[in-house]
Amino acid sequence: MKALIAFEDGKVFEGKSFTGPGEAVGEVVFNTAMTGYQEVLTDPSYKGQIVTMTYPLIGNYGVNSQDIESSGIHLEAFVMREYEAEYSNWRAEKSLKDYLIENGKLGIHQVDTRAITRHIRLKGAMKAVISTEISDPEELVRRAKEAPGLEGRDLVKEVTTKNHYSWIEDRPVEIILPTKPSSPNQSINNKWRIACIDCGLKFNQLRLFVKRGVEPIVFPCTASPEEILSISPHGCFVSNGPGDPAALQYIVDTVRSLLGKVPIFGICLGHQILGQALGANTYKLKFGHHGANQPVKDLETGKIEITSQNHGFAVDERTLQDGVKVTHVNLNDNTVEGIEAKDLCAFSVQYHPENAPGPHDSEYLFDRFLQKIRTFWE
Ligand SMILES: NC(=O)CC[C@H](N)C(=O)O
Repeated sequence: MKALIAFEDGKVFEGKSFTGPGEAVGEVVFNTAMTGYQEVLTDPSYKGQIVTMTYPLIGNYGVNSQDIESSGIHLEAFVMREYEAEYSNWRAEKSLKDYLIENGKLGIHQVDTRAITRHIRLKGAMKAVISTEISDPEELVRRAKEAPGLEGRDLVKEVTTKNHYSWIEDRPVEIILPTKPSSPNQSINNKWRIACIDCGLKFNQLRLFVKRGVEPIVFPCTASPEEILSISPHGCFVSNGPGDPAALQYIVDTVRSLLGKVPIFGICLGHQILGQALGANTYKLKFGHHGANQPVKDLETGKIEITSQNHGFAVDERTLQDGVKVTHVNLNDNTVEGIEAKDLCAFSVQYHPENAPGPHDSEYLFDRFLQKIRTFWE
């Protein structure tokens, strides 16, 4: 079934839908990861975005239930050069096509993804409309122009959890918060408790906390500082998430009022929120970083990590206040990849140390967080 991909600047690409008829609207980004399409699909940070994979063949290992990073697919449509219907993997339970259809998402292939990637690299990330229904390119371009962009949009409220939950036996389990605050020194079940502000978190973040013997307790993004402190957390984690970080003043205020009271660790959107809580601004990158092969330098150790990334905004280094230091930089474009406010025991990275998908080089940051918690409460 023929599909048109019309960009707001007038450029139109053609492809075929392998998931039946449909329409999608979003900002188009390209992802350079060679594997991990299932984790990309279920990363809530992709809400509002159409993702084009630069790797030319997608679908050949199917879909399984262990590699899901959230409750379902969040991106708006999935675009690729070639969809492989014949899948083969010992863990595969179904095809990518069936998974997309179940989640009501469009899968488009037979697309010149190299041309789309080049277009975005030259002109920047842009809004587009994909349709199998409307064949008039001008009508689609007009609709792409009118579509809402990411700037100024709070998409976090659409993906955050409604209930509190923990991660037990490799799945989310709803919990009731303890009514009587306990002291951080008497941890429940002798475990450290980490309050996780869910802006669109990925399950592997919780898995990596549990792997280290920590009890994560997940809060909706609207949780107040009092509610978070009511569990006497040993640390607070602020997750990744979709949309414009500058549209989330209420989470910035929450994090600001937790500063100094509890160690804080932020990932991606969580990093941009911490940056703002520490007085910095964020801005939109030309086409962002989306992939599993971004080189980052840890300025403390001098080591280079190959990292997993998915962001379109960044913290503006020029607006960092005294007491806040850049800890990591991106070696492709020198943008800020990590910050730390040592005196407040708060740090964050723009990339994804939970590595789902992606290399495991940065997992040490979870250990670094626990080390900081230990020192803080000693
Ligand atoms: N993965 C993320 O947390 C993305 C953060 C933010 N939405 C951005 O695009 O920059």
